Amino acid sequence: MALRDTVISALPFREYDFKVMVGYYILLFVSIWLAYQVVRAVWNISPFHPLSRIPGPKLAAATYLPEFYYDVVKFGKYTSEIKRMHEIYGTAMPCLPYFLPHDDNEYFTYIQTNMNEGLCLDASGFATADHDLHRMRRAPLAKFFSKTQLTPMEPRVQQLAQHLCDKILAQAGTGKPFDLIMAYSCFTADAISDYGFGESLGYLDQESWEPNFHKSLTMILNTTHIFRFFPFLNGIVAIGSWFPDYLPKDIAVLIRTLNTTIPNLIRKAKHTMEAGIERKRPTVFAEMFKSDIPEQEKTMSRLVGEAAALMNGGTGTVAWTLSIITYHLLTQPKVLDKLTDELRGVVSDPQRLPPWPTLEKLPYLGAVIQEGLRLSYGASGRTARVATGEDLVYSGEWKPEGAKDGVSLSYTIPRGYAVGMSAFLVHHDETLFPDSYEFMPERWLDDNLERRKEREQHFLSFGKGSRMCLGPIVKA
Ligand code: HEM
Repeated sequence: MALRDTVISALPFREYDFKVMVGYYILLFVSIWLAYQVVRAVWNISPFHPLSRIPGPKLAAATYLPEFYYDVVKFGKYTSEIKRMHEIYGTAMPCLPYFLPHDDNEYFTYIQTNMNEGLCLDASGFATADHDLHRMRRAPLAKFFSKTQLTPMEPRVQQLAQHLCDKILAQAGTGKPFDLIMAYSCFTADAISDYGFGESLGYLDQESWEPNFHKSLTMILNTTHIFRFFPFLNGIVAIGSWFPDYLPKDIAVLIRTLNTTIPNLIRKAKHTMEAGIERKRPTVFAEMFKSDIPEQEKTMSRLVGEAAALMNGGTGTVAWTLSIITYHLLTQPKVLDKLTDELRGVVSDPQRLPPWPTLEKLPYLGAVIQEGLRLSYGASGRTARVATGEDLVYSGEWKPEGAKDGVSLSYTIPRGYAVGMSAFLVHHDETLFPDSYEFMPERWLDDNLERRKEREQHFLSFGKGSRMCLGPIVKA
């Protein structure tokens, strides 16, 4: 009480005035903020706005309210709402925070190769917004996703796959149901940690399928809509990482993996490299230490960020795709039989899988994988890119529902405006993928069982351009 009186007596106004002043400043601040939002909203839909020529829903062009409502209140439904709006307004429309071309893939490729906006996971290349820094960070990692680098890893992947199958068969023998995505998550986390650090996390060796990354990743991904609107909450979550014992078990596993297990594996990779010990096959992080990237790019926090991006980006996505494929194969016996027949042509002993160069030549296997990837989307949200150096010209065609002829569209998007597109919207465009919700591997093959290249152009599960996923880039 005494301290409060001392502070108040030191102020140039009395206690009553103090409360009034605080209230006054809060009100003033809120009014200025509201006035600014109103002016901005009016500007966004005024005829002077650079995107005013493009037809679209006015509320979505003026404010973030629809995005907040559909993504935060209705939980991740804005992409579906955008799909509905595209049906009314056409293939392109201004919509805060992005201009959204719907399905013009050529446009997207161009945008992606020239843009410089990233996502989260702080210290990783994946999250690096600056175009040049991203390129510098991507280069040493990209090296590890060539065929030459990946081939020595193949026997280890086969060994882990066999371990996975044995464990699944044993589990099936007990008659107890289990969550398949957990099983796949153990496999992918073990394979990727082995490639990254030369050591598996040992999830497949556990008696059960848990713990693994899946539940904690899902919990974190479920909060992304909220964090986009309230980024300051990130700070509160960071504080939680000091007290993992008081957090839900799955989050605690992830935090311990990021704070303890991964840094220890990276340190070990560094020591092995410094001690001159040569491993049978190169590991990503030992090679990163050896590489000529600047020293500030080799700090522990940077490499932990990169490792987290690799583990998060590589484990959940592959496990999810494998689960989608398994579900469709088990619910469509004809597809499963066709695939089994094709595999029987090259597999004589299921305990000894043929090498990848043999498997990759199987057209139906390839088509099954591609269709599974299409229906698992990769990133189903709206990834944004910004052209900072030049204006962009969008040209497309749109056929309103019920109309006989299409309409040609041509719009200029000034530099600095974000452009977004979603794999979910493109993969469910019925003009590109008829019966788009059906699992039909045949759609990727022509009568000669050759890949239908024109359809592959609209395949977006790995993104496109300079920020596309590193996983599938398997050049020689
Ligand atoms: C089913 C498998 C996978 C899918 C569907 C997938 C999907 C994606 C998508 C959509 C992106 C963002 C692209 C963009 O912003 O345009 C991405 C980025 C990335 N992915 Fe994957 N991914 C998969 C597997 C993997 C694997 C196995 C790894 C590595 C072990 C990996 C490593 C990365 C990295 C490092 C990036 C960031 C690339 C950059 O910003 O330069 N991904 N992935």
